[in-house]
Amino acid sequence: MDEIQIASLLKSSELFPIPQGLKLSYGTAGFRGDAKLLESTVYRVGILSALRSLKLGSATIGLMITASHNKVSDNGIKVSDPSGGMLSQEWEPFADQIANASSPEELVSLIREFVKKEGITIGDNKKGAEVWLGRDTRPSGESLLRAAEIGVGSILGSVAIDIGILTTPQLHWMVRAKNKGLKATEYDYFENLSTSFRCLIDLIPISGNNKFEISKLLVDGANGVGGQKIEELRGSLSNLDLEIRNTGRDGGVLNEGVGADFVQKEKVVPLGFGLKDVGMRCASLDGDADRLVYFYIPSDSTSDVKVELLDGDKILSLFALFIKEQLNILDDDKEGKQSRLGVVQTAYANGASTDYLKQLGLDVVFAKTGVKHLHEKAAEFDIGIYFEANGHGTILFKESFLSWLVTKQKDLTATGHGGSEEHKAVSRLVAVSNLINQAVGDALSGVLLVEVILQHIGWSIQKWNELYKDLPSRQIQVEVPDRTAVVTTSEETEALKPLGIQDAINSEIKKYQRGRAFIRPSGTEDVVRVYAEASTQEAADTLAHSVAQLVKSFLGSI
Ligand SMILES: CC(=O)N[C@H]1[C@@H](OP(=O)(O)O)O[C@H](CO)[C@@H](O)[C@@H]1O
Ligand SMILES: [Mg+2]
Repeated sequence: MDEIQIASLLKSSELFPIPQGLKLSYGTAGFRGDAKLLESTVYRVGILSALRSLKLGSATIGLMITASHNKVSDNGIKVSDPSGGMLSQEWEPFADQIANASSPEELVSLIREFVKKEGITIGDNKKGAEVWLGRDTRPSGESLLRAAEIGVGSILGSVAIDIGILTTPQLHWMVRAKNKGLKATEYDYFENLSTSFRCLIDLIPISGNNKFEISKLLVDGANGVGGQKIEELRGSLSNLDLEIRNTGRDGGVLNEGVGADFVQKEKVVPLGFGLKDVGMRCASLDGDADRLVYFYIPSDSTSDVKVELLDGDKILSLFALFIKEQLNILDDDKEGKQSRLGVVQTAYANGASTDYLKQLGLDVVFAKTGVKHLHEKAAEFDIGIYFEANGHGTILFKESFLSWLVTKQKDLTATGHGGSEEHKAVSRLVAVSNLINQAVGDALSGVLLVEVILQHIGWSIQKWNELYKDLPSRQIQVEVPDRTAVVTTSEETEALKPLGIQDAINSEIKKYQRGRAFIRPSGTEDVVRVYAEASTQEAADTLAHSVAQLVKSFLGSI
């Protein structure tokens, strides 16, 4: 790093002093916190992203300013790698270090050291770094975006491009497309969704299920960016009747009593929904539209709040069923290739969903909480489907498998088998790979895939819900003085520390039929999370509370 570069960093970092006492960690999904405290963090992540771009031959990097399902006064920042996936975990320690550097001098010295270690060259007249910046609808987004721009700009020769208000998955999709040399505007994103959706609709079998009447889908937009974007998309879709509520334009507050996180955790209807909607198919997005859950109000409902929830596990099961059906058609072809379909869940997956998926004959593997972990494991399969119970997930197609599908599709057409069942199955799989976001979980593409599959098999939401019955579960969180005192095994199902707590948890679990419980420190909030499952709701609740009690007695409570 030369003198001019150092001077540039020192000068810009003086604009963003770090708030006293601020201690941040990149965590499960980037930095998050009170928006008022985040300018220095976002500025520094701007620097990191420019360096990341340089390290990868000036590939485009994405920065998303969002705090997802958290309250509107919070904000956060996450980095998209050129593949559209999350920032490589190898760079997370550097992100932590620079976010917490206490002075401009310390910051510059950390950067110097890192640039040297990584062999990054700055400003040698070749193409500089390129960073695309997106943000959600939070009012703090605009000033944080400026901080990011200054951060990027302080690495000589770098450009930051503001691509506007977007959902998180849109940004990841656009970054991926850009680096693959494909058309990468927001318009292209919408066009891609509507074309592949249309293609899947056209491939719905004519006989049998075509009596299916398209019923209206009610969408809860969490008063955020997702509601607005799905409104934009609606115009280009046929065969879908959408009513969008909580778009944020009618005075509602982002994520307050609305959105996928609220509905999934509380199992109650979001604001704007009620008894008038009994039996209707409803979907809820989160604040940055990377999560999706479905729900309906049961017809025998006596209260106007309780919902039947169809969470990420149930969406995963529906997707798995559909994909498997298409693969079975191909596998009937003796020359067909034996494809590897796998599903990835976390410890939060409902036990009944895991039983169901295994009984379908699927390879079920477990990953740590956080989509970066699930994504990695799903990428090992020809087709890997991953979902967190909270509704974040997608379907990944291995490049080599996709090329095999595309070649097969062409061969079948060329040999006069264009109208065969096999050709249709291959075409459906190719269309799914285009529809469903290959970069990250995406509520918009998820809604479209759920809707077309339901039309394809002629199912109502109630019928879909009957795939299996969720075991009653309860999730709670405990505030403790130091959540890092909890250390778990790699699958997060057992606590290694504090010593003795796991034995105590095990003896609680033993008291319940189908009991299962675990604790882990949250990677996004200052809490320890408790999850419990058992054969009745009352039992799941009691188990969760007694485990929470153990957490308090081992760690102390606030
Ligand atoms: C139990 C739960 O839902 N945890 C969420 C939550 O992580 P925690 O590390 O549990 O705070 O936020 C993550 C980012 O959105 C998401 O990936 C994850 O699933
Ligand atoms: Mg989100």
